[in-house]
Amino acid sequence: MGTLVLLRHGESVWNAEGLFTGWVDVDLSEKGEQEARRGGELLLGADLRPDIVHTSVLKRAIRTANIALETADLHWLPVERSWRLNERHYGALQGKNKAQTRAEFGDEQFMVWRRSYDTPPPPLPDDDEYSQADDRRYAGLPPELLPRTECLADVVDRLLPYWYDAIVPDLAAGRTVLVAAHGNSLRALVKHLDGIDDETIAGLNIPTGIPLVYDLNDDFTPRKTGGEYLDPEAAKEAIEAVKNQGKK
Ligand SMILES: O=C(O)[C@@H](CO)OP(=O)(O)O
Repeated sequence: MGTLVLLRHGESVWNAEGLFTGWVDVDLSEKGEQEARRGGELLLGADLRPDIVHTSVLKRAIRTANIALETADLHWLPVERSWRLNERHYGALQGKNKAQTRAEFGDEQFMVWRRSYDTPPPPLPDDDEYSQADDRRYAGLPPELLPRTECLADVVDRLLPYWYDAIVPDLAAGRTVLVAAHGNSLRALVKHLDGIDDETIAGLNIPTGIPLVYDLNDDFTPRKTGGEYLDPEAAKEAIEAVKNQGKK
């Protein structure tokens, strides 16, 4: 029931520099803005008009949604935002260079931190320059919910309440729902939708700025496993690039 459109934000400044980002509120690069416009064009070209938008509270996702919707002449859509759609908190890796981290700790540890399902990186101290402990946007959260690091399993746990309580009701009303979020929060959602197991999810990567469309059955399972990218060729290439991040 309903159609779900997943959109990872366009390239951010730190994506371009090869840095772990997580909850750090980094803006889009110029290329990222272009990708967001292209995302809007792809929606238009496919005649896909979302009725409502859900975003994280990070500006790279918010701006991607704004730019895509502006391109599709849909500025006026209602929007809901939640920290539950945020990128995975990358703990002590936030702000670190991916290639340097790989060289320092080795391929195996790098991949465990980056893609294992249940091993988080070490926590980020509250006095670190890239900590969100004092960020006003999370001031209303019960302190125990504010992460200092997360693995993908933690993201699934904090994302699913939002899926069931905020997104599913929109889908149940027959709406086309756009979710603008992040590589790892969308991996968590896709894992849930497609029933991907804890090992296989390590190999799944989401490209920036290319809408991924799921038509859903009445029980909110996908009609087609994996959904459909609106530009499958570009998605293939971009997925490879995400996979290879951290290689020199
Ligand atoms: O740095 C991050 O926050 C994420 C997404 O950009 O990176 P990765 O793909 O390495 O999990």
